[in-house]
Amino acid sequence: MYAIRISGLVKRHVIAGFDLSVPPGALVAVLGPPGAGKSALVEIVLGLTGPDAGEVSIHGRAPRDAVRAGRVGAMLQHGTLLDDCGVHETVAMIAALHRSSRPVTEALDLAGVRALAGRRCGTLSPGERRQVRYALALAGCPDVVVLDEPPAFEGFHESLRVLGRRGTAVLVTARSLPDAVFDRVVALPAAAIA
Ligand SMILES: Nc1ncnc2c1ncn2[C@@H]1O[C@H](COP(=O)(O)OP(=O)(O)OP(=O)(O)O)[C@@H](O)[C@H]1O
Repeated sequence: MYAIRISGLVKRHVIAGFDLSVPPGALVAVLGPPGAGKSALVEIVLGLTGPDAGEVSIHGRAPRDAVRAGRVGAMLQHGTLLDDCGVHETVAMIAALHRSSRPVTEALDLAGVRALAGRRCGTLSPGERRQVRYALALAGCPDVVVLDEPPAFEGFHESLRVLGRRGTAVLVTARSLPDAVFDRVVALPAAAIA
């Protein structure tokens, strides 16, 4: 069974028909220019909005059900952290909301923020905040990870390889990316009228 399966996806004025099957453990990048619908695609994959046509499933389930079951970790393009919370505390808090979770230190290591564990989120740079949000996406030990615009840090590709080796499927959207780490790189064409 595919980790993520998208077939005949249409979002009017944004996505004019898109198919993608991501097996467990696969690392897949979806690239497209600004406005191509990458964030719209991510929102549909996460069940935050519905498509106008087509189907999306995560391990055979409706996206919303898979998300509710804690099987999906996501980093949206925009997100916020509680400025007064510490980094470790923030990741621990999110991990505690999941039925099964990854050790906090492992999530911090994968996201390259172990050294920031004792800092208050309010003191972090924008790039560091993105890395902490990446740690939050991994905190629940999901078997599908969706990243809308990945964080930029040295260990990012290695963290993807670790996830892939453990059977986690990763879908990353971006305007451009070095493709060496990905099993597949797929283009999302500039927005077409659907
Ligand atoms: N709330 C909204 N109302 C109307 N149109 C919207 C809304 N949100 C997004 N759009 C439009 O949908 C299209 C796709 O937007 P989306 O944010 O998915 O693109 P993107 O590929 O993620 O772009 P970027 O690389 O700039 O983040 C764009 O034409 C955008 O203007």
